[in-house]
Amino acid sequence: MLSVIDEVNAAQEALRRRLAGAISTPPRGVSEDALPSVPLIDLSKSFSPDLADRQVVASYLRDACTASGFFQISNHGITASAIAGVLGQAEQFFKKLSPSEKDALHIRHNQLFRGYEAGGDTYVNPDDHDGTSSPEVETKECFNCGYEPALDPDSTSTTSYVELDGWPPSGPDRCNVWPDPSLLPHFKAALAVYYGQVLSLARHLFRLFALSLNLEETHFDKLTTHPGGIFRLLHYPAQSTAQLAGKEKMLGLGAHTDYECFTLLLSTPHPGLEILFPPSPLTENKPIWRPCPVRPGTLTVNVADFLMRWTNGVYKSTIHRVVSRPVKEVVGGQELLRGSEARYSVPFFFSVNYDADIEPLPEEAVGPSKFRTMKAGEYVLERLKATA
Ligand SMILES: O=C(O)CCC(=O)C(=O)O
Ligand SMILES: [Fe+2]
Repeated sequence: MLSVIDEVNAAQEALRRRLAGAISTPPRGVSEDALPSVPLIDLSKSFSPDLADRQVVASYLRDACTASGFFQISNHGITASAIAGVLGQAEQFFKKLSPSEKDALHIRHNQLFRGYEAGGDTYVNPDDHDGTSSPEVETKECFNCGYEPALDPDSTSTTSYVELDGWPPSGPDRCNVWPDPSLLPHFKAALAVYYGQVLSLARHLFRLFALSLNLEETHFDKLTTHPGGIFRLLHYPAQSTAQLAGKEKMLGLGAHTDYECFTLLLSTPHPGLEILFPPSPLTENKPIWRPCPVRPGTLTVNVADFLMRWTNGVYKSTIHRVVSRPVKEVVGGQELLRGSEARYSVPFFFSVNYDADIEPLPEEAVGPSKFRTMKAGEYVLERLKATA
């Protein structure tokens, strides 16, 4: 039986194996359109009172999850004002706070990775910082917060939530931290509005996941009463052509898979996210990096490692990264290279209750399962520790 630490090492080994030989441009003669991409799923009918309608949407979700595990959703119910609010406050946070104001919120003051991280403080792919060579620093800076019952509009209990390590959130170094309201008076309220909406959407999606696995629609409900929900604001600063020159990887955020059940990602309409599609004859049997489409108004959803393990590998947790590339511009018939623009994104990493013993899914859903009963919190905590 693998321990959680063994699982973490195995995940890193799998990442290396899956990245080996990856290409970033299609082989000569292969058109971009022939390559796989990220499907768009209209969620409207998933809110229908008619089960047959909801099952149709669940079948699209199953197709996407058994392929790359990435899809985008429209008509998801998150309001335009919640989206504008959180993206606006993200920009304010990174632009307005001074380095010392950010540092006062640094994650080193917190046991559970809550607060601010500058580029280079953590490496999402530990191999990007193996200590042997001077690493290319991840340019991202971020602000992390986590679930708290006060952020959950559907919370039924204020006492049952426990943290990644199985203990209740008590003490300032185990709770969310917030910037001084005199600096950013609307920050916490804007995050709370978006958090509440994205949490409801995640629970709704979990019901579709259940249907898509031929389980009772409510199968996961009891496991998401006080769920893990880590929420990040990310800023990838604009990079000039001079800053990008000579960098091989142009790392915004290194190649990685997410750890929890699934991620709901909101971002500004700036490119940067790339997805590693598996090898195929079209790509000469090499994995290939493809840009995630920019579809304003949509959210991007991806299956993460815990759900992949739980579904016995039927649903795929796919490697992705963020790169800042120079932008090509044609001026007067001449191709010029400009630097990249700033990108802001807001991933929400959704998990089942961290304290629940998660048992294998029924064989009818995922076949004879290799999954061993474990707590999601233990698994995610070890994965996070490996990045610091
Ligand atoms: O910023 C993005 O677009 C992706 C972020 C991401 O993959 C992550 O935080 O895990
Ligand atoms: Fe990610």
